Amino acid sequence: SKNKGKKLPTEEEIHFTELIQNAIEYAEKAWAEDTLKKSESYKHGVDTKNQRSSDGQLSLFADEDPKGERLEELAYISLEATKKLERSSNVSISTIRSSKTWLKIWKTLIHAYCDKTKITCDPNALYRSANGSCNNLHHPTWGMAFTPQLRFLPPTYDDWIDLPRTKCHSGRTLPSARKISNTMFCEHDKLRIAKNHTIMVMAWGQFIDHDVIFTPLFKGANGSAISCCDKDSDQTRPECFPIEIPGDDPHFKNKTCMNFVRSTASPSHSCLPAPREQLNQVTSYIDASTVYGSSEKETKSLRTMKKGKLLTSKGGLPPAGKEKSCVLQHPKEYCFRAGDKRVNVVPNLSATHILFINEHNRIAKKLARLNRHWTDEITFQETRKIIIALMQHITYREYLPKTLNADHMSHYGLNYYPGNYNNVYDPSKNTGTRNSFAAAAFRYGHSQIPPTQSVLAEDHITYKHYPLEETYHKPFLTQEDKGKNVAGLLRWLSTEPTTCNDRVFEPQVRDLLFLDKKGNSFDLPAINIQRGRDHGMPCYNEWREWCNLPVAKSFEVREGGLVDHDPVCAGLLKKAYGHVNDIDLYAGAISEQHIPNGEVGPTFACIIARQFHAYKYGDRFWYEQVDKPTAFTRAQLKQIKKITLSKISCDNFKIRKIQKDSFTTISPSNPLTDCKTLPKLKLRPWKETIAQTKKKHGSNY
Ligand code: HEM
Ligand SMILES: [Ca+2]
Repeated sequence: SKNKGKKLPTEEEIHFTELIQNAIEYAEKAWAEDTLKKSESYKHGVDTKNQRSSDGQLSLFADEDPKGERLEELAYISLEATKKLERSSNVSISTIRSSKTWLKIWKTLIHAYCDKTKITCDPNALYRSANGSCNNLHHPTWGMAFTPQLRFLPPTYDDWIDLPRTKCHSGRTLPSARKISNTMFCEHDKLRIAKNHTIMVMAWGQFIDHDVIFTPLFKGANGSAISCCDKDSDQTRPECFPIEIPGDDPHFKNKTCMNFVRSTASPSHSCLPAPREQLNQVTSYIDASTVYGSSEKETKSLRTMKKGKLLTSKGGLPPAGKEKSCVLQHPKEYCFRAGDKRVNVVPNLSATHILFINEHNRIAKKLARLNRHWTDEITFQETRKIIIALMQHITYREYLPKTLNADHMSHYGLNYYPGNYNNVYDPSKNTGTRNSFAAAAFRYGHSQIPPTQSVLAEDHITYKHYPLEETYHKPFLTQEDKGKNVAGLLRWLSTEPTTCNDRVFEPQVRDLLFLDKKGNSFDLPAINIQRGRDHGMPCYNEWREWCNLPVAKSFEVREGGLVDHDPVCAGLLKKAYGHVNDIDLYAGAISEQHIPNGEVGPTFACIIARQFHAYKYGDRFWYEQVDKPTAFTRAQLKQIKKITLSKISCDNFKIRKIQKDSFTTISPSNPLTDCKTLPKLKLRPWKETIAQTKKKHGSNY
């Protein structure tokens, strides 16, 4: 069947072409039908646009960016087509992926539904891009916003492509996530306190988590919140995966269904036929994207464009955002806008945002005075570079050692070098946030959430407590008194001991997450389990194996069983799950006994350490490097390394006394001291002559 030079398609090729074409057409139809269904649900009032409701509050985690919407469609079509193709051809996707003929035709026909964003890098750029592109010059999309999350282990969907994991090894249906939560995550005795860590450990964890990961959820037509529990509506909506509430539920009476909207699918890596992946809509780098946003456009919208400063409202609070992005209770209140959309979720999070916006403006002001010839852009970028370095420094020097222990820190190369520099960049390492880290391991912090948000007065004695459930998405606490409470919040965060990380979750997050006026709310740890199933997360034992830890063959706590659990937790796991191979990663790992001197068990420690290794070694702009145009000078780095989170709190708020390490409770070895005694960031090393600036930025900078 060969003509001179020109190749006619073989019979096989014609057959494959037809199958793939049919599959894509089928997928296009399904997308159109689904879009119609969504608008019907909106028209009939099933999906609504009330951000004050608990569903509405969860939908603030949906994707909003047009870029995300476009990717959602691409992913939908290519996934549906993949599934259809598998069915109609009777060939598995792995076979399709390993056949040149199949792939060639797939690539040609699916082309219209691939993300064709072209990226050109400037290898000499002095600063990071806003969206994380071109950090890795060989792989410009590594760590970039709006790319698929990576995986340490392949997914285990029910159909191996995209249906959530719902089946046990026995073939029966897995127990409901809420039922597991009721069995394992509640304890009626008193609050459990971690003796020497402050709530700042929790608050910093959340702030950093938002820097590296934001998984978008589906949303309904016209930006409405999808409601998966409407009795009259179609139960087969592909965006839905509601959580069954057991009949004897201690909190949710007369309710059988907890809303749960699936994470959107992401186009696969390289647009090949592949199982479903989830998106990350923020940069994976620890690059203060919470402060500056994850796109050029966002960054611009947060700047004053004068003297390098960021926009603020009165009292140094963040600028106002969309009215519907939080829950307002008084005409004077407004929703905050920051680099990350989740800024309004809880006051402790808003407080860390506010702290770093203020630190940015404080430093920018000084740099602009020191270098009167600098443009707005240079002052902005140099300040941003310092802020990012401070975030990385605090995370690796102060935060991580409280979660992991010294062994893990050194084994995974996470230690901070007291010496000057550390050229660690390895271009073969991909920073990208891993699915298991985002959907499970780094949610360990949810167990540290305390039952209140509080303000501690300057006397370090007087507290004002607000029940946590009254503060979700409500900015009143940070805006009251012209922002004066922020100092009190920071004082509380760095003084009060934290709730310990274990299998117990406070009722404020387990029963009352996003409580609304109608009394509707969510269970956060149950959502975490369900999210793992939504993402096809492999089970606990599979992660044990991946981490080189003993795999459990029984629920006993001796060799061959759950060796890292105490008998009580092992018993609860047995009660919750029929078989050890069914244990969800989140439930199995959160209930492990901690590694010595750490705050997590060995399984989460392994995933968290591997991910933080990637954040450090995969970052070409890692703050500890020197002798490169993109790096700090040695004198500058020396200044950065002196700084602690405590000092930043002191420098921006009316805080006069604080202990040196604000992640550790006040004690004789970490006493309350005068802020003035803490080492100070001296900006002298940033002073440049005009000639030096010209040399760096070009003569008409
Ligand atoms: C009061 C504090 C907090 C609240 C109210 C909160 C609430 C939430 C909610 C509602 C989600 C989305 C759940 C879903 O639909 O799957 C989420 C995700 C997450 N949370 Fe928290 N959280 C808090 C603190 C923390 C802390 C302290 C950490 C870590 C130390 C943390 C880590 C995460 C991570 C890694 C995700 C996944 C993010 C993503 O993939 O988009 N959270 N949290
Ligand atoms: Ca980031």
